[in-house]
This record gives sequence, C-alpha cells and structure tokens, in this order.
Amino acid sequence: MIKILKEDLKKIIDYSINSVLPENAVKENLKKIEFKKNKVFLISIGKAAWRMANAAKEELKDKIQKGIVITKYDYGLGNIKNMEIYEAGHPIPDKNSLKATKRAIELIKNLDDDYEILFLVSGGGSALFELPENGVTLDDIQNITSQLLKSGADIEEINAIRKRLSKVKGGKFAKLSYPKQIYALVLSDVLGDKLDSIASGPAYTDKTTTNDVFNIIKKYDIKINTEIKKVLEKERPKNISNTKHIIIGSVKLACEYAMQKAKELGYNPLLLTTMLNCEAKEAGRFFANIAKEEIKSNNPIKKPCAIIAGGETVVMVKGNGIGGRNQELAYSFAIEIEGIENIVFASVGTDGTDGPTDAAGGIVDGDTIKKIKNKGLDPLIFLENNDTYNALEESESLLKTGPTGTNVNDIMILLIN
Ligand SMILES: Nc1ncnc2c1ncn2[C@@H]1O[C@H](COP(=O)(O)OP(=O)(O)O)[C@@H](O)[C@H]1O
Ligand SMILES: O=C(O)[C@@H](CO)OP(=O)(O)O
Ligand SMILES: [Mg+2]
Repeated sequence: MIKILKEDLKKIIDYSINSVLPENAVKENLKKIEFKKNKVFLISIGKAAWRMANAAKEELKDKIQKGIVITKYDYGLGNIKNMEIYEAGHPIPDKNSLKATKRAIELIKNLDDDYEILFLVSGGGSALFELPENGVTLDDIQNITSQLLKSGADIEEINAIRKRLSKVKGGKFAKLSYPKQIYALVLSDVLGDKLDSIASGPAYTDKTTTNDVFNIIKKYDIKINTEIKKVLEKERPKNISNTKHIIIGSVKLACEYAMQKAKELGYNPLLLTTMLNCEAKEAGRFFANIAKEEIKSNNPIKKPCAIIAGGETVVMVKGNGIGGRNQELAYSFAIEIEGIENIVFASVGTDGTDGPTDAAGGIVDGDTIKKIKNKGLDPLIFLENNDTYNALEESESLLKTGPTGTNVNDIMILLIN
C-alpha cells in the first residue's frame, strides 16, 4: 500500500513541476507585450533563466539581436543563438555573479536607440545578478548574505538588506538602463508575488524603508560595520518610469496542478495554503497534526485524500549538518508520525535543489524513523544539528530531481489512504 502511495506522490510532484516549467508561460505572455522598436536586447536572470531565455528566443527569433543569460551553476543547458551564457554562485553571490552582471551592464550601455529590453526574471536572481554598491565589497555581501540565510529571516527581509547593498537591485537596474524601455516577465518565487522582492526587484521600486532595514538588522542580530551602516541608510530610487512587469507563474499554479493530478489518481484534494512561511520544523509538526486528525476522524476531507500546500518556510540554522528547509520540514513530519500506516508526505523545492544539497526535498512515511533507529542512530540528533540530508539519506527518503529549470517556491503534499 505504501508503495502505491509513494508512487502516486511522485507522479503528482512530477506532474506539478512539469506543468510550471516556464516555456509556455513565457511564450504566452510575450504576446501581451507591444514592443515599440524593432530590436530587442534580452537579459534573463535566475534559476529559470536558461529555459525562459530559450523560449523567448524561439518566440521572437531574430527580433532578439543580443542577449545575456545569468543562471546558477549547472542550470545552463547549452548555447542559445546570439546569447552570452553565464553561470554563477547561488544563494551567495561569487566573482562570476559580478563578472556576468558587469558584462550585462556594459552590453546595455552600448545599445543603440533602436533597442528595447526584455528582462526575464526568476528567483535566484538576487545572488546571480549582483554588483556591490559603492563602499561595499563582495566579501561584505557574502558575509551578510550568509548571516541572513541562517538567521530565520524570510526572503522579503533578506532582500530588503540585499537591495541596499547592491548597484542593480531595488529598481537601480531600471535607472541604469534609462531611458531604454524594460519589459519584465517574472516567474514568482516570493509569497504574494511581491515584485519588489522577487530577485530583489532590479527594475521595481523598493517598498521598504530605512526603518524596516534597521529593524531587520536588529531582529536577527546581523553583524555589520560602520561603512555598511552608512550604505544601508541611503534611499533607493523612486519614480521608475521605464518598466512594465507581468507575473507569469507562481506556486499557486504548482499547487493547482498537484490538486488536478491527485484528483485524477483518486484522491480527494484539499489546498491548505499557498502562503506557508513559518519555521520548517514547525510546519512539519503542523502537517503531522493534520494527518493524525485525518486518520482519526476523516477531517478536514474524506479519505483517500491529498492535502496540499505551497510556500517557503525558514530555518534558523544552528547546527553544522547539511540540509534544506524542505528536508527539515519532511523529516520533522516523519518524527511525529513514526509507525503510522497509510501516510506518505513530501516537501519539495520546485527548482530541484533544496539548500546547499543535491536533493530537491524529502519523501517520508511511518517507517522513515524506524529505519534510522534500526541502524542504531538517534533520529533527534539529526534534526538538532540541521543534518536532515544525512538523516533522509540513511532512511532512503531523499527526493532527487536535479535542476528542473523552473523556480516557483516549495510544495508540500500529504497523501492518506
Ligand atoms: N543544514 C541546513 N539545514 C536546513 N536548512 C538549511 C541548511 N543550510 C542552509 N539551509 C537553508 O537553505 C536556504 C537556501 O536554500 P535554497 O534552496 O538555495 O533556497 P532557495 O530555493 O530559496 O533559493 C537558506 O536560506 C537556509 O535557511
Ligand atoms: O533571488 C531571490 O531573491 C530569491 C527570491 O526571488 O530567490 P531564491 O530564493 O531562489 O534565491
Ligand atoms: Mg527562495
């Protein structure tokens, strides 16, 4: 029985991710743009950058005369005609992020008046598209990003800081490109599709205030020097007039496709939320509470059922193990439902990489923790040490997809028979 549940769960995940690959969304939404000039320069940033750029090139053909793609290591899928392809560091920017971004700006500065800019944006852009603000070094950005990523801050908070440390975030890329018109197609991986947060809104007005920024620094005890403090006090550009944005996909869509496939496989689907953003291990416990209620009283939906959610949880990384928020969420669920039959649960990053690991997430059931105990290991120590990759590996519960070429946050699916 568990075998079938697991197979079904994998089918649902595959279907959902395949349905939010960006090609169709790019092609459809390009039809909504009325380019005023006859030449297009393409700049595509983020984890979905390669697929988005390739789709745009297929659709617009030679109208795109030049372009640049900046994506994460191993996310490039080869050459695209007339495009320069760069790969760089994520989630912490590296030298190649700066090199590629410098090149993008150089290309844009040299465009003649017949060009408009097509800007394809996906999550991951913050790390990949980066030039430090005056007075800031790459080291500073790496150090502060690393502190923020481990702090439990959510992506809006993290990006509020990133925007101020950068020459291209928080609308500054739009200012740099002025007076060229920018049309932005945006694949959202931020809850609520907030354009000033997705990839730190290079072409969108920053909505955060200096007050917000210093509250975040204080709340998460981020260590900064006086030079950085001065930079953080500087306001971002307002009145950006040369951009138009269209959102072309988000986690809501991934959840809807998961619901559709679950139904087709015979499960009653229920969408809990597309806005999950609490601590990962708390979310895992909460899902376990729901599972227990379901088993006991067929509530909130009649079995067999598929209970689905989307979002992006956070992790306060205190240990020195390896893992990611989806692995931690799934593992904490497993701890709570040890020994319970007819349940399978997965939490998965739609981009295919969860944290600094080669897994997309975890897929667990009532036997997961038993397998760990049978090896003489203590299940709780893995969680305490943020070492859920190893825990899930020991229990054959890692979910691996490889880079998917899309990025619309994380999905969680609970199947109960
Ligand atoms: N050992 C760990 N256990 C759990 N989460 C971790 C661990 N190490 C890093 N993380 C989390 O992984 C996040 C980065 O993961 P990543 O999948 O690259 O994010 P995104 O998909 O949003 O780009 C960090 O914000 C951090 O909270
Ligand atoms: O680039 C970013 O700022 C974020 C959100 O868009 O994406 P990711 O979490 O994938 O790094
Ligand atoms: Mg993210």
